[in-house]
Amino acid sequence: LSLDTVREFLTREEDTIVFSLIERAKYPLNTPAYDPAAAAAAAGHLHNASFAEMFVRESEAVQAKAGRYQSLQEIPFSPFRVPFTLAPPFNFTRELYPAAAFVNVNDDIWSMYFNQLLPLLAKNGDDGNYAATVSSDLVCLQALSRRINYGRYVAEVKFIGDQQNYTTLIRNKDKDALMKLLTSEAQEDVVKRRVQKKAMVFGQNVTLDGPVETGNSNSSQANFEADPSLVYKLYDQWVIPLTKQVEVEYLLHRLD
Ligand SMILES: C=C(O[C@@H]1C=C(C(=O)O)C=C[C@H]1O)C(=O)O
Repeated sequence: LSLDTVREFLTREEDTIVFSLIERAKYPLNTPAYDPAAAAAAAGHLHNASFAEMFVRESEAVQAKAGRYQSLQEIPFSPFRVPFTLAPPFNFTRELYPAAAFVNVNDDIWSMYFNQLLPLLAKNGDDGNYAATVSSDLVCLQALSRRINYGRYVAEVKFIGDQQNYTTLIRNKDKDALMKLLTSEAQEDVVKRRVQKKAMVFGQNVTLDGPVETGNSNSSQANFEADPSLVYKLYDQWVIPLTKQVEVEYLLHRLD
């Protein structure tokens, strides 16, 4: 692991995130899928989970059984880990410090996604395609979770690269100074502008006539599948701050 390789991983995850948002934006909001009362009406008895929650829980149970969470890069939203796997065994390299590897912000990602991002991403409406809709929600959640919780790997690399300074701040439990030391504003700016551009490039209408549109021709007329300024905002307000929160929390446990 080096800073270059972890940044390459984050860059590749951007593609996955932007595509997953484009897929979710195909469907309208479909609010009954997120309403526990609607799930209760469907089941004919009381339910405190929405259809989306039940779908995620059941899907993750299958994926846990299939070994998805044997890789520390993947963290489920449901608080369980199925102890056995149907998949062929594989010895994953353990790059993370074991006492800090558990750190994750999936609860924050969950509420950010459903309460803040989704209402801005999907258009109002209900077309009844609930299973396809929440299935695309799960893909978005998994991509965001993998990216944001990868902050553990970023923090490990930064710690190894500057052990003396990090050790002092960790011993003092100085969160603010840790945050400052691990922050690169120049890098954040590159990331935000790149994801905005990816939303333009991946989300354009491709036709056979004329040249390939670059997206910057007349953006007021452009009709992208996921709003590039929303993707910028997603990274600026949520993805990057949460990644840094993961980095700080990982570091606080790096000497346990
Ligand atoms: C992930 C890193 O750490 C911080 C978080 C960033 C991000 O989430 O994209 C970018 C720069 C840093 O402020 C990094 O340095 O690459």
